[in-house]
Amino acid sequence: MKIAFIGGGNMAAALIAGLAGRVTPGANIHVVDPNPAALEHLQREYGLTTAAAIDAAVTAAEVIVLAVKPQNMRDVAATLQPLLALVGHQPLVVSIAAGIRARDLSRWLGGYGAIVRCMPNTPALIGMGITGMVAYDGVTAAQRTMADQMLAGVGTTMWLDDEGLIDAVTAVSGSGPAYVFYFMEAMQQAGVELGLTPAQSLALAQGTFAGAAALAGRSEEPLSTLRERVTSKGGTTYAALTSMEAAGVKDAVTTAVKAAAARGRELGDELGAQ
Ligand SMILES: NC(=O)C1=CN([C@@H]2O[C@H](COP(=O)(O)OP(=O)(O)OC[C@H]3O[C@@H](n4cnc5c(N)ncnc54)[C@H](O)[C@@H]3O)[C@@H](O)[C@H]2O)C=CC1
Ligand SMILES: O=C(O)[C@@H]1CCC=N1
Repeated sequence: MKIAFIGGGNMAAALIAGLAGRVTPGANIHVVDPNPAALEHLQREYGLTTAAAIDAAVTAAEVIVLAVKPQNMRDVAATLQPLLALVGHQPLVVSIAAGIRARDLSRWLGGYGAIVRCMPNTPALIGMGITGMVAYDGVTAAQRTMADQMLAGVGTTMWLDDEGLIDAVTAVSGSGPAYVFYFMEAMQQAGVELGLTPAQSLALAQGTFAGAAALAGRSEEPLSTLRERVTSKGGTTYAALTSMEAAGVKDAVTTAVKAAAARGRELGDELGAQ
């Protein structure tokens, strides 16, 4: 599979780390980014090809991943559109941008239909990402399989019928790793304030997230039951959870996740209106 990335920033680098040598050889990956610093590491690490601007190697690929900021998508599409119109085959365009709707991207690409909109996350870097995906009108069954193979190579895929739900995916799992790191940072800080070294406290916080997430993944029980099993009446967990409830932590988290989804919709409205 020949894959071209437009944008070689954080998320592209995470995807490439998971893809190179696993889904396709590094030499089959081409990355376009005007920032040489973004390309240098990728080139050295994976032996892929690079360019500072969109070139023929992009449209020669079977899959073109658009991995620029939402605000740059329209310009990128404007550059890509005449090149796509010239090639004989229809490469699959995969957008990972938050907010940008497939119909707007299709319009910017001159009515192009072979578009998969998806929302990956940075654990793709270690093959443990999770990606929500939706196929636009002109995607063939073979292209859908290809998109699935690509993203399944860096973790788990979840296809959705309703593109409107991608903002929810963005809010829960696209942005989600940041919430987890934020929570881990808070736990680490508390551990240090209680006398642990930063390294000890980080190892305990990280190990706890890894173990609890794996347990939740393997268990048939609801999360609330798993939580209750840790919580002895009148014990330490009870003290912590009572404090969290009093501080409104659960409400704050649900409100925050909904704010991320609202921002996704807002980006789609703002940028799609262009
Ligand atoms: N960072 C994350 O965890 C996730 C990001 N995304 C999406 O991925 C996209 C990229 O986000 P990040 O990687 O975090 O941003 P980033 O800022 O790290 O990377 C964007 C890259 O695009 C490059 N770029 C700008 N204009 C360009 C152009 N005309 N042609 C080629 N390259 C160009 C920049 O030089 C930069 O290296 C965004 O649309 C974001 O919504 C999606 C899921 C998760
Ligand atoms: O923060 C953002 O907008 C991107 C999309 C999901 C994760 N990072």
